[in-house]
Amino acid sequence: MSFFKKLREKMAQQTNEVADKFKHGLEKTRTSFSGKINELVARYRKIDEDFFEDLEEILIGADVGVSTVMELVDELKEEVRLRNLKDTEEIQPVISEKLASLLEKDDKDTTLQLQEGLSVILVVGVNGVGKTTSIGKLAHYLKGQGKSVVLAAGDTFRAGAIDQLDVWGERVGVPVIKQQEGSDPAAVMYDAIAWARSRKADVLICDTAGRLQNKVNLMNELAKVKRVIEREVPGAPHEVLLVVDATTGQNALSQAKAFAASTDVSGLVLTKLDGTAKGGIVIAIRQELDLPVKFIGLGEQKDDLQPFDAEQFVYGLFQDAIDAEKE
Ligand SMILES: Nc1nc2c(ncn2[C@@H]2O[C@H](COP(=O)(O)OP(=O)(O)OP(=O)(O)O)[C@@H](O)[C@H]2O)c(=O)[nH]1
Repeated sequence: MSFFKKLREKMAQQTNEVADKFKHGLEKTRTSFSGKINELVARYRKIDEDFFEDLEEILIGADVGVSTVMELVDELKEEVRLRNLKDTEEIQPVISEKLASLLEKDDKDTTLQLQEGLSVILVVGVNGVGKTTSIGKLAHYLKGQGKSVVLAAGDTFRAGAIDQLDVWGERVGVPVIKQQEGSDPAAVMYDAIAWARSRKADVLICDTAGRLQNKVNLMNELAKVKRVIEREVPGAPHEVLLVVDATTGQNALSQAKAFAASTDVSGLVLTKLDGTAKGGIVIAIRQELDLPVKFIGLGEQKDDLQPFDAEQFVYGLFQDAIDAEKE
C-alpha cells in the first residue's frame, strides 16, 4: 500500500471535527510549504541536483532547521537511488513518509505518561507563549478522556496570572487551587496536592511563573516546586511539559534547548501553529532536541489543543496531494 493510501485510510477513521482542526490549524503552513513543493514538482518534472537544492531551500524556509534538512535530503537522495525514481511526482510520497518517520521515532512517546492514582503534570515556559491557555485546554482534553482534573495556580509572580487560570478553570469546569499573588509557589503545590488527593482526582496540572532559562533565581524556584511535588507524590512529576510558541520559529527551538538543558523536560506543547506558515519547526524540534512534541495548539478555543500525531500532521501538510493521488 502506498504511504498516501495508508494516510487516507487512517484519516477516514478520524472524526470530522479532529480532521477539521488539523486542516484549518495547518492551513498557513500547508499553503506555503506544500504549495511550494507542488510548484517545484511541477517545474522540474525530472529529479536532479537542482531539484534537491531548491527543495532544501523550501524546507529551510519552513523552519525545518539546516542540519535536519541536510539529513533529510541525503536520505531522500538515497531513497531515490534505491527505488530508481526519475519523476518528481514520485518523490512526494517519499518526502512525506520521511517526514512522518522523523517525527515518529517512537509513537508511544507522544502520549502523556499518566499513572493510576494521582498524576502530576508540571507546565513550564517563558511568558506569553500560551502557557495558561494551554493548561486550560489540556484540562479540557483530559476531562474529555474521563479524568478528573485539578489546576494549581503556581504562577504567583505575574499580576493577573491567577485570575487568568481561574477563568480557564471556570470555562472548562475544573477547580483551581490558588493562594494570593506573591505567595510561595511551592506552598501552592503542597495545598493543591493535598486537595487533589482528598478528592481522589486523577490529574493535577501545575502552572508555573514564566521564566527565562537564564534567570537563576527563578530556575531555583522551579527546582523547589519540583522537589515539593517529588516528595509529596511518588514518581511525580509524571510529565514536565515545556510550552513554546511556534510563531517564534528558531527562537522556540533555542528556548527549548536551553530549558531542556537545565530542567528535565519530558515533552513539548507547541502553541500557535495555526498562526505560522513555518510549521516545519515541529520537525526541527523533534530532530534537534530529541524531545517529543506531545500537543499542538491549533487555535484559541478550548478544544484547539490536539495530541500530536505525526501522520495526521503530515496529512495536514500534504492533504491536497494525498487526496489527489490516483489509486
Ligand atoms: N492562535 C492561537 N493562539 C493561542 C494559542 N495558544 C495560546 N494562544 C494565545 O496566546 C496568547 C498568550 O497566551 P497565554 O496563555 O496568556 O500565555 P502565557 O504563556 O500563559 O503567558 P504567561 O502567563 O505570561 O506566561 C493568548 O492570547 C492566547 O489566546 C494557539 O494555539 N493558537
